[in-house]
Amino acid sequence: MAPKINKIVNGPIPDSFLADETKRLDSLKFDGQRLEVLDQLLLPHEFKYIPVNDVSDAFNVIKSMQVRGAPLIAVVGSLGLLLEFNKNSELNIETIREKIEYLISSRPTAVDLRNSVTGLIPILETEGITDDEKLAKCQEYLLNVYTAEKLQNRILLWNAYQELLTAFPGKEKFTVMTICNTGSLATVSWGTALGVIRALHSENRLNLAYVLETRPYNQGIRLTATELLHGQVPFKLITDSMAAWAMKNHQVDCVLVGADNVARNGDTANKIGTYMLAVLCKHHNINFYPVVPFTTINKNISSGEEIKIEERAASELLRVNGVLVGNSECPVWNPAFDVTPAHLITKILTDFGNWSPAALEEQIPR
Ligand SMILES: CSC[C@@H](O)[C@@H](O)C(=O)COP(=O)(O)O
Repeated sequence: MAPKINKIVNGPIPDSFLADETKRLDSLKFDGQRLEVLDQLLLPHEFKYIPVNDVSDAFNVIKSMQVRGAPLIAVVGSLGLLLEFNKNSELNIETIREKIEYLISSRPTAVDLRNSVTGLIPILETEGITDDEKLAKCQEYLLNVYTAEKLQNRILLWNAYQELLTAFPGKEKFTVMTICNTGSLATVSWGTALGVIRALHSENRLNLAYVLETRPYNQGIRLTATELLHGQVPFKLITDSMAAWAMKNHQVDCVLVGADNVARNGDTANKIGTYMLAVLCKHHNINFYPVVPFTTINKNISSGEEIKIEERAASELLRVNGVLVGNSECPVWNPAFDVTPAHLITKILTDFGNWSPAALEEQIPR
């Protein structure tokens, strides 16, 4: 992946913007030597951090969805690989390549992990330096995946916030809708779409957020609601099937969503149900914004047709918190993501500016 291209809209960002981090839940703890991640499968009933010591642990917590959310998956995968350097004396150029492929196979749709760990390949292929020098550069790179995420996130949220102020001149307070969890539990910072909602709230510009429960994995009710309660942000939880009715009966100004994979033409994969929201926005004339860090852009694909959609186990749909709610014999289709076509998107809000899908492509380095 080419280097990041920051573009700060209406900068500089004031120090006061999202300065108070006390009301944020931490998705992980990392002191440079030890990594612990919050087991999100236990939320909201139990807050338990579990250790991740190497690539195998990172793969397992990602695959099982103990950690999830595209940017967080990328950081945990990268730090898992970084920690492998401390304990695995067999690590060499070839085994690193294998571990990259292994990590990528943990969840196929979210591209952040692929973008992050494949950034090691140009280092591994650098000519004129020793293998030891390559390994040292790899470690530096992997640590930077973690530190860069925090910095980029602040720019992303500022840009998105500025776009809302511009798109709705004179509006004092916003009513918004969101799906899945795109907050601090999906990143190592404030989040993407939910981060914007946090920014609106901290600037005293949020009226209310409608939060979709997000079946079948319930990231809305389990994670987003937990984050918003913790941060004392005004919201109402609704089932996914209430979205159209909420749009019709309440003044929803815009829908803010995250993304797991954005093609060059702006087609955007995100949690299943996102496409439905975009179609509903079109019908109700509501602005629809994916909030997208540079790490979620897939420069290698020209349209959403090329995005592989993860299909998950039938049991995730048939069971709620382990309890069987349907007949276990039910035939099930359980795609975890869908793709919103670019023409339904008002603008894609990024840490390199805010772009109509048509304008996005020119901004993405080849
Ligand atoms: C900042 S998170 C963006 C996306 O990763 C998020 O919207 C999402 O779809 C998460 O899905 P999940 O299956 O919980 O990993």
